Amino acid sequence: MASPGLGGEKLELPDSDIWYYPAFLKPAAATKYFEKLRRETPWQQDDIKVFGKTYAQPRLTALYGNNQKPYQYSSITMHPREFTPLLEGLKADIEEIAGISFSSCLLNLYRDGRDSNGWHADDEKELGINPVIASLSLGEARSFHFKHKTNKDLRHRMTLEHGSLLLMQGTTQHHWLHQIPKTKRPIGERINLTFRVIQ
Ligand SMILES: O=C(O)CCC(=O)C(=O)O
Ligand SMILES: [Fe+2]
Repeated sequence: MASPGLGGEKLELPDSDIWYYPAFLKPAAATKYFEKLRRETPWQQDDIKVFGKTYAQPRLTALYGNNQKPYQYSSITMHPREFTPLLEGLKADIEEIAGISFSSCLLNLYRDGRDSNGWHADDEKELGINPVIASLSLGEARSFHFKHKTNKDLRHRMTLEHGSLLLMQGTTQHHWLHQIPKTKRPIGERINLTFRVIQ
């Protein structure tokens, strides 16, 4: 489990265990990773079904894993590709902070402010109970919102900076939803990597 080393800040939200490392990567390294991942990832856009209607998911994605296990969420089934050396390297560095080994990495590409990620918890059964999710942000800074599932007064907003790492663990996914909202501001691209254990 994460400790306060390496400039991490614990978010003071009840029913959660969330840590933010604003400068996990130096800006120049973060930019290098962004450019390489932007260029070399086989980005795909899946359709999602919401209340019987089909929409194009408002972002592009890719899944990597060290097993063949598919990952299912929002009516989408994704099959993993083999980790690249770049992703293996990032995974190893993030595992040092998280204190666990990840099996998988889901990448998201938000092309502009119209791309988003709606309210959800990462609570699919293949993630197990109390999943550890490590989320690396590259490129444009985006707003990230939390809301408690049952206590409507509990909300939190933060900005996920270029090169930052957000670690969600413990009971966080059980009690909280999160989202990347759309924005009307003209903004650039953002890549997000979420390292997970898919069982
Ligand atoms: O883009 C982000 O920071 C969040 C991604 C996310 O919540 C997810 O992929 O489950
Ligand atoms: Fe998520």
